[in-house]
Amino acid sequence: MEYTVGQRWVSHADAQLGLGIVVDIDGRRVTLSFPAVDEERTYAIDTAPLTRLRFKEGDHVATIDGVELLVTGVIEDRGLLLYRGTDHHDEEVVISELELNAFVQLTTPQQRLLNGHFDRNDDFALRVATLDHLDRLQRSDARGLMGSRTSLLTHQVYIANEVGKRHSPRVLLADEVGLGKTIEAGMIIQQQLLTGRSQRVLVMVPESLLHQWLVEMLRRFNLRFALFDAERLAEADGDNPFESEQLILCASDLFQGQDTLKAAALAAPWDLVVVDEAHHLAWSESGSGEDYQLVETLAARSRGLLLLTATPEQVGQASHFARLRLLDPSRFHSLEAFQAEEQGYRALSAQVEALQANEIPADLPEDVDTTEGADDIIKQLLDRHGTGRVLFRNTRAAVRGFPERHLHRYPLTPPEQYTHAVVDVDEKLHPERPFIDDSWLGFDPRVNWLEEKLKSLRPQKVLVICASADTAVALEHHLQMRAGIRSSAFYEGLTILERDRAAAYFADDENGAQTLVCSEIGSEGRNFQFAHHLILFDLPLNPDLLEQRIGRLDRIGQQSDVEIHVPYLEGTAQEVLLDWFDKGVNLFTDSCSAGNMIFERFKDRLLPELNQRSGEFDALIADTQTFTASTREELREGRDRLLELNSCKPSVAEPVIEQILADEQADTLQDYLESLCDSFGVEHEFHSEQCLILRPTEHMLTGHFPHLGEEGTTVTFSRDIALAREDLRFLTWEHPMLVEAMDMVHSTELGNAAIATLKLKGIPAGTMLLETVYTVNCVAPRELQVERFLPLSPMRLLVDARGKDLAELLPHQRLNDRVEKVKKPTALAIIKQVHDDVDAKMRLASAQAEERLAGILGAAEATMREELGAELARLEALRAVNPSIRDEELDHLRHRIEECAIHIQHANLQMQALRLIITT
Ligand SMILES: Nc1ncnc2c1ncn2[C@@H]1O[C@H](COP(=O)(O)OP(=O)(O)OP(=O)(O)O)[C@@H](O)[C@H]1O
Repeated sequence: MEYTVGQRWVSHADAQLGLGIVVDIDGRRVTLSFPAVDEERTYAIDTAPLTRLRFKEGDHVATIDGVELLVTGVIEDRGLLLYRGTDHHDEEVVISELELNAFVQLTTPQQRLLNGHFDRNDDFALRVATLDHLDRLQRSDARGLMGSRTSLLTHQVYIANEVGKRHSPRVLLADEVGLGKTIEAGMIIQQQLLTGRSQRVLVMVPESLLHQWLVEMLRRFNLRFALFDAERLAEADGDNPFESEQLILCASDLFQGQDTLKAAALAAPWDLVVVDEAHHLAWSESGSGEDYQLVETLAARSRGLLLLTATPEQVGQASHFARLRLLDPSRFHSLEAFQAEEQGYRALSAQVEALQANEIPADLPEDVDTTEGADDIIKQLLDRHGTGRVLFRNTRAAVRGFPERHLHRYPLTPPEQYTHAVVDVDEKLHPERPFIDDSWLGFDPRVNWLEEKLKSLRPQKVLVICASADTAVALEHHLQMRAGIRSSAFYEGLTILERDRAAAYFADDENGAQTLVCSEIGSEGRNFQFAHHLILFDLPLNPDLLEQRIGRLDRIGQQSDVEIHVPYLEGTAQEVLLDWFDKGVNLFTDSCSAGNMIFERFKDRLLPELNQRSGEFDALIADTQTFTASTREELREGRDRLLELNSCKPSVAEPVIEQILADEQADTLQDYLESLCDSFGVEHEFHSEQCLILRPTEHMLTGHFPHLGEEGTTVTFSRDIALAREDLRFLTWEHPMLVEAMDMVHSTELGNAAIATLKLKGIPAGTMLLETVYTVNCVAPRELQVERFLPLSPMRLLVDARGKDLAELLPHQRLNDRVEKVKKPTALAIIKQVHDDVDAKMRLASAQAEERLAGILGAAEATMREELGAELARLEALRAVNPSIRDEELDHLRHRIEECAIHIQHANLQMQALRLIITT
């Protein structure tokens, strides 16, 4: 080709130079200036590694003055090109190639192929594989659920799958103590982040759980939360600190009395707000707590809200209702109506049972559409008249497989010193409290008993819980100093760091403490299931608190039966309360979600007994037993059964689990990772079955590979190995290493242009085949989540000389195995020859792909209308029974449907990869 001064060429040897301009031609040499890097280079004309840059109709180009042009025509004038096109005001402009911006990036496959920027065939194959995997993952039912380092438990997977998929995940996670609510929340957060539904998450937890949350999120979900405490906030430089990070974890107490801080948290946008131990959010008709008010305002501004509590009614039923209202104000609009509805749960449960047996009960509520199938009718019933879509509660009984709990009672003789001092109930239950010094340690028989018990249980770990920090500190001090028992204390006076050290010392198997003495803050949320002996040095009045205490040990991961030891002073309030919990409510061996309600019912009879046991006590125990039995029965037949139906559907969760396991068991991920490593210059070495060692090398393509440490990283593809070996990375399709590496392939040009030769029987040598891969490109705001309905949908075509598509005859894999690479000079020579032919074939391929696109878009729109339409129908139906649903809510959803439809209709094709194949 002839060179003319002013022409634009690119170096196919060094794409970083940008777009060059011919500035001089001198005999057999040509000189180009490369303004982007401010360099001039001179080449021998015969061997110059240069390709003429020639844009075509439909290309987008930019000038040095920043004008963006859509090319509509190209005119050649004395060796120079003039581009005609329209700018962003839709005005027609003509520019000379001299005006082109030198910072051109030749990234489209055609531009790169025709300008001689070829990739290796392996990179081409990697690109195609990446697109296929991305598309498969977008379509997968297990999307967002594959990456957690957890056992796949049915009830958790069900909840995460059900909630994580929602556009507005607003739920109360209220599984019984220790069934994995934190894990469920982590799974939901992870799914929301991975699918792009959420980006900014605020988690608020009691201070004593900060570190545990931080560690669980990182080690189980690869989620790196920023911990906001007073120290971190002090470093803020004037800007809103809550806008400086995407994932923030803080203590709920942080906001106590801090109006400026609250304003800052409220000013930041959140997609998802999570509140752990949410029973602390107190509300009553006469007023609500400061923390409730803060969460109420956050809840109104955030699309998603997760509230976690094992004991939703711990501070009363009104507060429980008030929290449900934060989640779904349209469904929970009146406390009275809610209470009335609860009375009807048993009848509702009977209707559900009939429906499950394929009968249609005669007395179904009027708003239920009986033309639907039984499953749908049940869903409508649960949603509109049952516990709603917002409440999830799994029970030990339903989850199964939990060890038993055994109570051991130790009567002790009350000392003289305690018999006079007692005035109120609190003091009767905790008689050591009035002693300002530690003298009570000397005569309280529980202390000596504790010492002996711990010695007899040695070396087994024992968790000791008492109500107050003072008691915990005194006891621990005594055990450590006087009794020589390795112990540690856990109470509110310690800093977060000290508390975590204490807990870690207790957890340490080899050189750790035998016992941890906790004040009440240790009875919530913490994981101590490595121990199976619990000593309750005293008892709380609130049954839910007792359940929380036992739950420290009786939780997922507990391998042995839980032994609960309770020392008590005979003939005192302690014995009365112990009897009532043990014989009346049977709380020690059987958890009960109605504990608080039962307490409220008998409080007026129980409290006087605590003061002075009377002849009525036996009757109280008998009445409590009868009431507890009937309440348990009522719940089992009514609310709990409805909740069970809502909270875990094995028929939904099990296929998802199977899907995840099948993906893990196949070698596909390992094979794909190895080809990624080969393309990016990362070394991989066999470590052991299902484990690889990855190491960076000096020849890395990008100088960096995501989540690969400088020293290398050992990874495993096996969930079982990952659960047993904390030191190995658990690689799944959703691990950030894979997600980011796949994104690197997808969003760059790697592998998008290649050239190869192929021996093919029956086809004359020199025939050209063009292998093209298109994906569907839909530009839409992320919050619309259009990719749910319209995934990448890669389309592969293999166009022969006559424009026929041979893709099915010659699948990609088969072709890959047989193509041979072409040396660069030969490749450049081929490109020069077939330049125009490639253009023509590409037009043919594009036309065929366009035809398929229409079908894909039509199907996507139909699915979207069906899914979102069902959501709209639910809201419309709810409004029929609940006038507080606002028109705006319905309008918003209708608007979303139409917005999605518009974006789907405007989706276009994007050519992702192009390979020129010449038969030999
Ligand atoms: N799927 C799982 N795989 C492995 N470990 C799990 C799984 N689910 C829960 N666990 C472990 O079980 C324990 C209890 O889980 P978690 O803390 O999430 O329960 P919780 O319901 O939030 O408890 P609480 O009611 O006490 O707040 C934790 O140690 C957690 O790591």
